[in-house]
Amino acid sequence: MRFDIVTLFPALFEGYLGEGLLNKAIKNELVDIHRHDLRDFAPDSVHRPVDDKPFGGGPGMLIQVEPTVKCVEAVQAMSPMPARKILLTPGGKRFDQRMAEEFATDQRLILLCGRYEGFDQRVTDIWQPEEISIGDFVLNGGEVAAMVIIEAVIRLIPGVLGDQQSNIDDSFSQGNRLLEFPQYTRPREFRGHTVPDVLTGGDHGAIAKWRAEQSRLRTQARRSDLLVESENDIKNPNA
Ligand SMILES: Nc1c(O)cccc1[N+](=O)[O-]
Repeated sequence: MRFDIVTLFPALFEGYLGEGLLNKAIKNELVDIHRHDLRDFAPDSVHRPVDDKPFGGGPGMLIQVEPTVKCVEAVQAMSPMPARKILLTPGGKRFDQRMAEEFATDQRLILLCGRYEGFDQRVTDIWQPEEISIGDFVLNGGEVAAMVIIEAVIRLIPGVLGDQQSNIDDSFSQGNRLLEFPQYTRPREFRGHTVPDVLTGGDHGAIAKWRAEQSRLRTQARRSDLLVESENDIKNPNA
């Protein structure tokens, strides 16, 4: 799977690309990541500005339409692979595991990261990306959001996770819309806190039952909205 990241700060991805799961996936040629500096498409190649004041006044600066559209069109043309076009923005549709599962079926994602007050509206009018948000909070730009999407998606690519089963058991993973149950490992007792007996009794049926109940209780306490979603999924599996 190919990812093209369009950003004003390509260096922000250095550490992220060089470590852990993503780095292993790149080395195993399961994932191919390309970074593109929006400033390379600035009209003025000396100072390379790509932002300007908003018409009609208002705070901050906007990223201009010309360098942006020229950049994303050039990136798109770098490969014949069909690409899903994504703009990371606080005003976008909320990213979730279902989206991650959908994106993981694509050959290529182009991720356009905003900065300042965002982009000239004509970027979306012309390039027509899907506008995606990772949450209702203010970031300095879309780069962290791009990392979140890349991380959630690459975990779903066959061969990236050593143990695909852990993907299935995770909270929110396909078919599992509930929060994960509490997990324990050695020692059995620490400062008076002991591992629930059911987990060390060897009765797999009882363990599965306990875990399902713990997931339901945890979801009810923290994310009752997911319980509603899960019940709807059961009632309308093809929805
Ligand atoms: N929330 C936010 C932002 O403040 C700036 C760029 C992108 C996002 N987002 O994807 O959620």
